[in-house]
Amino acid sequence: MTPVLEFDRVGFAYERQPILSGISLSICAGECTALVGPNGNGKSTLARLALGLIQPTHGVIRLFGTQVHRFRHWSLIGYVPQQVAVAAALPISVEEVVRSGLAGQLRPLRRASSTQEERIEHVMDLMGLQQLRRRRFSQLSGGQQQRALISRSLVTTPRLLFLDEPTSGVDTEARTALRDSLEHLVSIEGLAVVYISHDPAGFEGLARRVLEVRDGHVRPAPGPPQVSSALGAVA
Ligand SMILES: Nc1ncnc2c1ncn2[C@@H]1O[C@H](COP(=O)(O)OP(=O)(O)OP(=O)(O)O)[C@@H](O)[C@H]1O
Repeated sequence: MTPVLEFDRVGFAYERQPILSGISLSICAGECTALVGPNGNGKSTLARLALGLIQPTHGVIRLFGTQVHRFRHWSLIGYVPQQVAVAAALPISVEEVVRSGLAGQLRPLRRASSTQEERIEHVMDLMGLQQLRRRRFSQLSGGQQQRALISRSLVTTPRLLFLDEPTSGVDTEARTALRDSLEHLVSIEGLAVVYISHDPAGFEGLARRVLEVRDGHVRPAPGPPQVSSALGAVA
């Protein structure tokens, strides 16, 4: 099966500052991979490279077998960055935030299709947002906002989802609920998740692999036994 995402000997530098070098990894459908590592070692950079937001200085990145600079099916990729600027002062409801995930797919003045409406309802059920759908986004707690933003990224039914610190400011109960929802998406819908976090409790039992980004390299994180097949798979 073609990997959802491949890095083949990828290097990256900001200006002349090397950040990543010789990164080879492969991510498949239906698995969650956690990326851990100290601040400033390149975890978010790795995500931005995979999303084509920045270009590698060396190597090749492929999404669904297509080099990232030629890839066009961006609705297959979800991304919830670490800090999301949603105009907090606007009177925008939770439901509107979630629906805005379809913005790239709807033509002007077109309504969502019945399939898209079903997807919106499914995602809001899964993420426990039905009770909150008419609430103003700005009035939600940090954890509730995070669920709305993740839901927004899920309405296009992506096959690969990047989550950057999804549990920052989230309590234990909400973290467990998020993990259960992601578990469903990974095991039932076959979603591939790249989960960037400093909070192992958020991905415990969910991530099949924990990779550490440190000193420009990606290696299996020290700790419990790893399934390390993602690394070097395309080298
Ligand atoms: N736009 C930029 N221009 C120059 N350097 C940058 C830029 N963005 C990030 N960096 C630098 O690249 C390095 C990697 O940053 P990155 O955000 O990928 O780290 P991270 O591992 O995700 O960190 P954290 O755990 O703090 O989120 C850091 O040294 C950072 O200062």
